[in-house]
Amino acid sequence: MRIDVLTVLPGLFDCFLKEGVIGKAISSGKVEVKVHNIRDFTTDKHRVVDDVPYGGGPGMVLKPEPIFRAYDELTKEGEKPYVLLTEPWGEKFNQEMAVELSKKPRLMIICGRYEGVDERVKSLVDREVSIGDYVLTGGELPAMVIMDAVLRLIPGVLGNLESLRADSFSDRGLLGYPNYTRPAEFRGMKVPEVLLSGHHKKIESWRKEQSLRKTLERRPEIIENLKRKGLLTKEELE
Ligand SMILES: N#Cc1c(-c2ccc3ccn(Cc4ccccn4)c3c2)n[nH]c1N
Repeated sequence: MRIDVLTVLPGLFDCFLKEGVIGKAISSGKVEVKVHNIRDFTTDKHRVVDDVPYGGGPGMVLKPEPIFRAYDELTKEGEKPYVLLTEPWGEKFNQEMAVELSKKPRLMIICGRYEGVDERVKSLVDREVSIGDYVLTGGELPAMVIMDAVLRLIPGVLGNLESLRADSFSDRGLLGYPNYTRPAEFRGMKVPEVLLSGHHKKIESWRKEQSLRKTLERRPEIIENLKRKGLLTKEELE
């Protein structure tokens, strides 16, 4: 997969693209992520990317020209990207969308700043996406959240064991099971016996029960949604 990111703050992505699972996936060539400074696609000597809003009002708006120039330049060759625009009021990002996006060969993520992008930029966009009902200062952190959730699903990025675990739980949006590690007792708090038993079938069923129970308690709508889609097995429904 290739992802092109358009932003006026490219430096925000430096650590994200160098460290951890995402950094390894990029350095090993499993995925390609290129961050482009929208300012590099301006033509004036002051490299202006924003302007005051028509009709008045607070703040500035990202101009359309530099973003269109970047899009035209970056799509001259190769497969056309599926274009995302991060927006406070976009479609809510979730695991289902992450799975869908992970199957695209190429993505482009346009990150707004200030009061957002000129409305005409949306003629380039396939999906306006929000990571939650709160307002951030720009679209870069949402872009990193989306990339993290999508790239971890690319085969080979997490390694087999992890991707197997992911398929059975988080890809259906179920909450995770409790994790423990040594010591077996810490300040009077013991690790559940089943996890020390070495009985893999019992451990797996305990973990599935914990995940379903936690999801039912905290996010009952996820269970209802899975029931409606027929994505819960008979045993899971019991
Ligand atoms: N995704 C997502 C987002 C954003 C987001 C995304 C892009 C931009 C571009 C500018 N701003 C600041 C802004 C916009 C509008 C009014 C005031 N302030 C953004 C915020 N906030 N919260 C989310 N879940």
